[in-house]
Amino acid sequence: MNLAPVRTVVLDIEGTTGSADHVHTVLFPYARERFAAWFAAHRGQARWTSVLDGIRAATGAPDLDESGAVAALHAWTDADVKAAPLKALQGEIWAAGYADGTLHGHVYDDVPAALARWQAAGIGRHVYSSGSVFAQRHWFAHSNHGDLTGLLDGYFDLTTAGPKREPESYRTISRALDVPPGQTLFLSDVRAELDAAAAAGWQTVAVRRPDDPRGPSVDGHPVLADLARLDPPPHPGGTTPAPSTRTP
Ligand SMILES: CSCCC(=O)C(=O)COP(=O)(O)O
Ligand SMILES: [Mg+2]
Repeated sequence: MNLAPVRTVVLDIEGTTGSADHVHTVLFPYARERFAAWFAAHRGQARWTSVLDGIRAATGAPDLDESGAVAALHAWTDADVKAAPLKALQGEIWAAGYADGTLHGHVYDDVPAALARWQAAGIGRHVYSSGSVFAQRHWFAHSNHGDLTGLLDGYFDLTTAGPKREPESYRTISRALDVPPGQTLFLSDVRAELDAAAAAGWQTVAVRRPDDPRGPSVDGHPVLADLARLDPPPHPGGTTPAPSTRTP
């Protein structure tokens, strides 16, 4: 694999750093079962109104009531729609599960060491997922490998960057990081995301885990089965994370 010097790596979560199966069989059902209870518990509060307004805007149904909102959340979950109001509420509900020890974030065994190697080499490490930034932080803070947030410089999601299959989202991240596109390496399991990043001028490596039913090849991108031997050449200028993306 022939990579040009890299200032920062940007990692997808589901299917790349963590198990897609865990997201779909543990996290998604956990939130799905609790949407109705969340609305009941927050009725009359400002957060209830803002969540309902977000769902009304995303569905184009200004008169949607609470039960209609729950139905929309269920439908989005079942179809794996990357809708920002769903992602925000999932993150909030998962946080309670992390806090009481019911949930953890699944991170593949090779990931913590890879992040530590890149950190030691002066390469930045950012996350870009459809999951909310709040959810991403909790995932890494409560991972099966312990709190990994110290290995990460920042996070991007649908609200701060945009949809993951749009080149403009990657341009937005490049501006926020103040890192030239060609000095940024994106890792993902989804070809459409890698294509969008490449269209924005980023370097790309596909990650296809051995248990991935889609198999080990991704047209147009080099592919790895894990991050164990991924050591991009560090750019001599290094990287300084932009303040807005730093882990608090
Ligand atoms: C901790 S974020 C949970 C993952 C998630 O909700 C999701 O939709 C996965 O999106 P990704 O962009 O990481 O594939
Ligand atoms: Mg993914």
